[in-house]
Amino acid sequence: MMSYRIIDGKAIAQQVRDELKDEVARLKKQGIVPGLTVILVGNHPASESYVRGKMRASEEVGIRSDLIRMNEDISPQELLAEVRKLNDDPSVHGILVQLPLPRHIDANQVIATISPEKDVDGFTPVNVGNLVIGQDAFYPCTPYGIMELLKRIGISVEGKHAVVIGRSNIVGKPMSILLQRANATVTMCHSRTIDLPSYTKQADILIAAVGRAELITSEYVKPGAVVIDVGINRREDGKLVGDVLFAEVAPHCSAITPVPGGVGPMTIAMLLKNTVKSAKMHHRSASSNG
Ligand SMILES: Nc1nc2c(c(=O)[nH]1)N[C@@H](CN(C=O)c1ccc(C(=O)N[C@@H](CCC(=O)O)C(=O)O)cc1)CN2
Repeated sequence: MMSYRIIDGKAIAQQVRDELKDEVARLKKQGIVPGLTVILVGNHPASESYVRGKMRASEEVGIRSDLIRMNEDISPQELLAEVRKLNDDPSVHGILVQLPLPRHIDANQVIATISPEKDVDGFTPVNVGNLVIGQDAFYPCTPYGIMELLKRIGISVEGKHAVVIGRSNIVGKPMSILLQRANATVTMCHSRTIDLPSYTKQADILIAAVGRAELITSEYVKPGAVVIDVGINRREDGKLVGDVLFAEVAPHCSAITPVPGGVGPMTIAMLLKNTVKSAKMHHRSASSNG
């Protein structure tokens, strides 16, 4: 049994939002009002709740936010037309299409249609490419939030062995690149990895983005590791849990994120940070063009 730190993502996200609130107030004095537009297709309850969180947080920091709701059976062409319209609207600095989309819509095509300069989710091929080659980019909000959490509690990843479980475009892949850019040695594991614990037990920093409730038990964790739980799973008894069996794993760690209240709130805080960054970039390029 070690003494461990529970990483309070809720409190750190609040710090980030407080800083952004001050920054937005300064921008407004210069006549810049950051604007975010969220497109929600259908009415999936979890997506509804995440989008509500995004709108509420935007309002709190002073970002103008608009929600465009579309029916579940909308055609891909109608959705693409809406995205193009927002690309051309100078009052919109951030465009976000809430995922997942209904199966008849090709999410990659929709994402690729978002202007990279307004892609505050960091999902477009241009932003992903810039992330990989080490250029400035909008970073995907969940991995960006994890890097910010680690930084703000003083955990350096440099030289450490980070193991990422999960290879999604939203979390696993960009996470591995951000860690590598911060000089960690990174191992990526996924659903086809044979003998997962043999890898995870080597991790100084373990990022669990598997999507399976409480899969990660103490057998997967090296004593003293930092464990970041990205999972959000609803158990049969209705309880919200992560990918990590918290009560068992926590005493083996030096630090661990809880679910809820760990990574999730940071995802939304970093979306706001990206939106403010975009507003500043648009203002700068508008000023230099005339
Ligand atoms: N366009 C996008 N779609 C999706 C993203 C994304 O970054 N961009 N990520 C996820 C969902 N997501 C944001 O959209 C998200 C998930 C969870 C949370 C959060 O704050 N979770 C809370 C618990 C919430 C609950 O009670 O259900 C927590 O962990 O404390 C925020 C955002 C998929 N889609």
